[in-house]
Amino acid sequence: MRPLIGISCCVKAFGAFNTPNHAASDSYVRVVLGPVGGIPVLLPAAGEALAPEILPRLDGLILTGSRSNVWPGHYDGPAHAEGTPEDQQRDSTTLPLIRAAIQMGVPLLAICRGMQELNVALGGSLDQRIQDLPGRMDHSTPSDQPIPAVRTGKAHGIRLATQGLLHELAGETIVPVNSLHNQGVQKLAPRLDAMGWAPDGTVEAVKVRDAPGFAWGVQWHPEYDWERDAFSRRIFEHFGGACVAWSQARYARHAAE
Ligand SMILES: N[C@@H](CCC(=O)NCCCC(=O)O)C(=O)O
Repeated sequence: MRPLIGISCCVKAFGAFNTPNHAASDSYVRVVLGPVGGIPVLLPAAGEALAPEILPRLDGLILTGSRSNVWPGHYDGPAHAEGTPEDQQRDSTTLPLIRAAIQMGVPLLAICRGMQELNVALGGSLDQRIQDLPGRMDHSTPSDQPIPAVRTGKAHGIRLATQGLLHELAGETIVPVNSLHNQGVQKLAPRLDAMGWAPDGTVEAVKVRDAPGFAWGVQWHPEYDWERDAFSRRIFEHFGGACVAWSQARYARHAAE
């Protein structure tokens, strides 16, 4: 049986009546069916009650990217600039979900907004517009390039910590990645260790120190180019292996009951 992989949804208004929907990009469904080797399960932004009910039935969790941003009230940050997209229904679902998954040991891969949620859920904070900070790069989606090219293109290199599995998966210390974000880690949560940095010092990869299971976050989007990029594919394959191991242990626990 393939492992069941929860995929976080955003709340977005669209359709004939422009009413709220719970949605996730097809990129996450495809990567779970592909190199992760699992069965995707879309998780609605149903609030904190979701975690205790769904996590015992999942073998892994992907926190997805999104144009929306974590509400600053969750990290005592300043209010967003007018017009900055937020999704508080998603925040109220993912932040407790992340904490519960880490406590249980459910494998977790947090991507872009998901990595920002991981940092906030564990007590960190965010810079809201990195490009406005002195000495920092513009990590956001270039407006003069077609989105597909931005998603599958490489925007900058990141330097990986030479000790650790992410460096092993990359096979080198500097790897090129795409970049589609305005926000980033300001204060790293106490339980997170940085595993990779952009040239301007922006944290690009983290892991949860002493987590019982796989618990990584990446600021870039490996789900867009895993079919071309071996490093991206290996991240998902490794995450999938952790989910298979969790699934086998979960079934063994049920069998022993
Ligand atoms: N909104 C946050 C997180 C950025 C993010 O997840 N980007 C993915 C956008 C989806 C896409 O266009 O592919 C930030 O701006 O930092």
